[in-house]
Amino acid sequence: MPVETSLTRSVLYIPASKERALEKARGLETDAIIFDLEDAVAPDEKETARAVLRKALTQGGYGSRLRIVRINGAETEWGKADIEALKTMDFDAVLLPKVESAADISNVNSALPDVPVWAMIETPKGILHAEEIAVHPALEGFVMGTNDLAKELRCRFRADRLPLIGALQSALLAARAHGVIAIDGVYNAFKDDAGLALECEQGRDLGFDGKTLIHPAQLATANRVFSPSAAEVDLANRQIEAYETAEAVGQGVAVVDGKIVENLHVVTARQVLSQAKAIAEAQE
Ligand SMILES: CC(C)(COP(=O)(O)OP(=O)(O)OC[C@H]1O[C@@H](n2cnc3c(N)ncnc32)[C@H](O)[C@@H]1OP(=O)(O)O)[C@@H](O)C(=O)NCCC(=O)NCCSC(=O)C[C@H](O)C(=O)O
Ligand SMILES: [Mg+2]
Repeated sequence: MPVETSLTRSVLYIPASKERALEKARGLETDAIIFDLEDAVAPDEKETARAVLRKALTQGGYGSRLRIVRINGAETEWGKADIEALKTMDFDAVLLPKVESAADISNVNSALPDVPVWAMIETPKGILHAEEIAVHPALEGFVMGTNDLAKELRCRFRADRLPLIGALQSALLAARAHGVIAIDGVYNAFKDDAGLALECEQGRDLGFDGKTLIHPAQLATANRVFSPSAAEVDLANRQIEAYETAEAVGQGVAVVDGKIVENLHVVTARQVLSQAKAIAEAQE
């Protein structure tokens, strides 16, 4: 489902059972929230978490932040009850864990027909079937589950994420081919700002639209890294101006800072300006 990119630089997980965190999120600078009913909620708390989440969503106060609810998988004892509960809650999208096929999306879509579906891509089959998942008409976003993926691949955690790069790129290819938002996985060491910054930079270099986060202390870094910098905005303006000047005299190519600028670079430059504008408007 091609979408207008709303801001998704920072996507904060909040365990749906934690009332204090749900309250705190109303004042946090996060672009989107994943209200989690899955891994962050203990089995004994699943029912309470649904009730606590319902109360928080009814009270509202989350402003323009995208409200995504992650449910338990259909194969678990909680999946069905989660979907039933969501039928009467106010939120923006449902996030399904461990998606491995388009049929997984169809099942949720038939139960919640008007709700955009997001997919956790976090298993080898999810990666291998990323395109058939991305092409589903109800599918709006991918969230990389790098912890589950590392577990399934039996790979080791490395600062450069070398063992995961192929999988991350496969998912991104599918997302970009079908106009789907793509959000990078979490950085577990939530007190390590320098490590988080490096991983955010890598995610942005790869092409992700933002990063999933587990703690409020991670928000500023993700928002900074996934925003166009002042230098990028300046370059975009100069590229557009140079290209338009060249075009006016019948040239198809301009040169800025010793590098060619063609029509395709202007498309990217306009995207940079449009994201910078959306960020400025969100801060007003
Ligand atoms: C990691 C935590 C357990 C740490 O919690 P805690 O020790 O309570 O942190 P602090 O004392 O530093 O908290 C300070 C204040 O911030 C609030 N807080 C903490 N976390 C959040 C949050 N995520 N959202 C909103 N607010 C939050 C606390 O309430 C404190 O507030 P105050 O009282 O005003 O001082 C904890 O951060 C946490 O539970 N994080 C979320 C963990 C989670 O959601 N995990 C599941 C998602 S990751 C995943 O599943 C990935 C994927 O599937 C994969 O496979 O990779
Ligand atoms: Mg997971």
